[in-house]
Amino acid sequence: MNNLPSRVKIVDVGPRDGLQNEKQPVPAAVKIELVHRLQAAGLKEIEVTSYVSPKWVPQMADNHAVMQGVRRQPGVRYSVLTPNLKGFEAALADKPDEIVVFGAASEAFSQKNINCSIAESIERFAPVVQAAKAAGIAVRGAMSCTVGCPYEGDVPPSRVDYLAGLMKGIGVEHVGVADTIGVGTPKKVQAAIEATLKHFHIDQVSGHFHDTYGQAVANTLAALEMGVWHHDTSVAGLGGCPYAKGATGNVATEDVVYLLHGMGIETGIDLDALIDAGTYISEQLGRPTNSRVARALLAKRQG
Ligand SMILES: CC(C)(COP(=O)([O-])OP(=O)([O-])OC[C@H]1O[C@@H](n2cnc3c(N)ncnc32)[C@H](O)[C@@H]1OP(=O)([O-])[O-])[C@@H](O)C(=O)NCCC(=O)NCCSC(=O)C[C@@](C)(O)CC(=O)[O-]
Repeated sequence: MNNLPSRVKIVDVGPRDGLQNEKQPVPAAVKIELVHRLQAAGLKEIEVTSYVSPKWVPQMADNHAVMQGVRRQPGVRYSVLTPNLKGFEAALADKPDEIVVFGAASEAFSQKNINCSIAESIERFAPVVQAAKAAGIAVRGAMSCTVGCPYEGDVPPSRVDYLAGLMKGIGVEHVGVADTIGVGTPKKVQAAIEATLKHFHIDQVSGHFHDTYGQAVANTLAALEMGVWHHDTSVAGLGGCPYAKGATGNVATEDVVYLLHGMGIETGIDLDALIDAGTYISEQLGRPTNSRVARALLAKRQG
């Protein structure tokens, strides 16, 4: 484990990735409170919402209310998803610190998720990236289905190489390697990261692992071993993508923080406060947390 980083930056994607697929409406006030609790727990990067079609993803239709309602803390970066210029222009009014364009390594997922081919998606993202840079807003690219696709099955690293190259070509500054449906295992995830590293420096790459097959903590460790020190995680393990049926949430932030602190790696996050944030949103959704660490530590608290 020679390459293990000494600190890790976590982006909690719970308010966006975590809640986008909830069938029951989650009030904007609850999303705002979740963001407040995450920042109080020490999260310095929070993915708040997305500016996508409300017909496609109704749960994110309150993007403006949520962004306007957040009491911003200095030193915290608030990011939002923008698939096209229309989304970017709407987001601009709410002053995000970072925008995320999101493509896929599989053609079928690109079509289902954003209604266009990979090549067309890059054409749509290019002016968004340019406009964001002109406005002084950071740009991240999310790469879905880098190991497996719900429609095409296994996705080879060559597809990741192709997408990462396209992202780099339009000026994306940082990319997330996403296992959207949580089928990856450490070697496959490492191969996807390896393909990404042909185009991006290790400091510009994040891991984004869903936990459908219970592999997400192992995959996080596999990425850490390669030196990846940015990780997207979701409080209480919330989440799932509307266009990836059956896929469960991201790896729980609590589980990754426990892993990291246990290995002496700094995160700046207070695990107890984070567990309280996870308990809050789980209670609001009326179901138990998906975080194994939160469940264990809550049971311990209750004696
Ligand atoms: C991308 C589009 C908009 C293309 O959708 P489209 O239908 O191809 O777009 P269009 O340009 O033809 O417009 C159709 C309608 O959508 C409207 N529209 C067009 N753009 C916007 C916008 N930005 N915001 C609001 N409205 C918009 C537009 O105004 C029009 O409205 P109408 O005239 O019918 O009333 C659509 O496919 C969409 O919204 N998809 C949702 C994608 C999504 O949010 N997926 C989940 C997030 S990705 C994810 O979770 C994966 C990730 C990132 O976490 C990593 C991982 O784990 O893999």
